[in-house]
Amino acid sequence: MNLDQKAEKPHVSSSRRRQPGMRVLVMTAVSAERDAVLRGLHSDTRVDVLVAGVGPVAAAVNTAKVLATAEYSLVVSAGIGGGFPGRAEVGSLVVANEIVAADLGVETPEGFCSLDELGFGSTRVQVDASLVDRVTGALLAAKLPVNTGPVLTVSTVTGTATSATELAARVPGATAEAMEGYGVALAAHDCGLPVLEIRAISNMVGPRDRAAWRIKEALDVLEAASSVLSEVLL
Ligand SMILES: O=C(O)c1cccc(C(=O)CC[C@H]2O[C@@H](n3cnc4c(=O)[nH]cnc43)[C@H](O)[C@@H]2O)c1
Repeated sequence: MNLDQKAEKPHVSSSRRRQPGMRVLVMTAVSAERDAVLRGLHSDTRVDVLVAGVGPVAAAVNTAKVLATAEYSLVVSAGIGGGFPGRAEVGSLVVANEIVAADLGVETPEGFCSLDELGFGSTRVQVDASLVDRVTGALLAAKLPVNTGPVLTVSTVTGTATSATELAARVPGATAEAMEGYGVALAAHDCGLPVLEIRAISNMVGPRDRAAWRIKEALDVLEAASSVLSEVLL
C-alpha cells in the first residue's frame, strides 16, 4: 500500500449540494482503503468515499472541508488498523463504540495525563450505541468477524510492547488503534453529525514487525464490510 499520498481535493458537484437526503461520507487515509470501500459499495451513489490523508490532523482538516460544502447524515472513518492482543485479531473488523485521542495530553513524572484530566476539553467521542449495534449486527449476519470497543487515535503507530500495554491500561477495553478516527469524529461532531469508525485489522498493536502486516487481507475484509454498510446505514 502506498501511504505517501496527498489528500484528495474534495470536489462536490452542484447536484450533490441539492440532495440533502440521507447521504453518508466515508473518509479513508489512503487510496487503497478508498478503493476497497468503493468496491464493496458497488457504486452506491448515496455514499461519498474520499481520501483524507494519514493522521488525525489531515483527517480533521479534510473532513471539515468536505462537510463545509455538502450535506451528510453520517460520517464514517474507515480503514485498516492495529488490533489489541486478545481484543481483535488480524483479518477481523472493529466497530468503535468510542473514538479516543489516546496520546493527546502531557507526560508527567507520574505518567500520562490526558486533556480531559487537565481540564482542556475531551479526548473522547461517543458513538451512538444503536448505530454500533445495527452495524455490528449486519456484519455478523454477513459472517464477518467483528468486535466493538474503543478505537484509539494515535499520531505515532505503537511499536513496542511497553507502549501497547500502557495504552491498553490508559483506555480500558482498547480494541484497535489507528491514526484518523478522532480527527474525522471531531469534524463531524462540530457539524452535529453522528460518526462511526470501522477498522479492518492488518496488524497487532505491539512490537513493530512490518513483515507481519496483512494489508491485503485487511483491505479484503474492509471491502466485504463495505458491501453490507449501505444496506444498514441508508
Ligand atoms: O511501519 C511500517 O513499515 C509501516 C508500513 C505500512 C504502513 C504503516 C503505517 O503506519 C500505516 C498507518 C496507516 O494505517 C493505519 N494503521 C494500520 N495499523 C495501525 C496501527 O497499528 N497503529 C496505527 N495506525 C495503524 C493508520 O490509520 C494509518 O492510516 C507503517
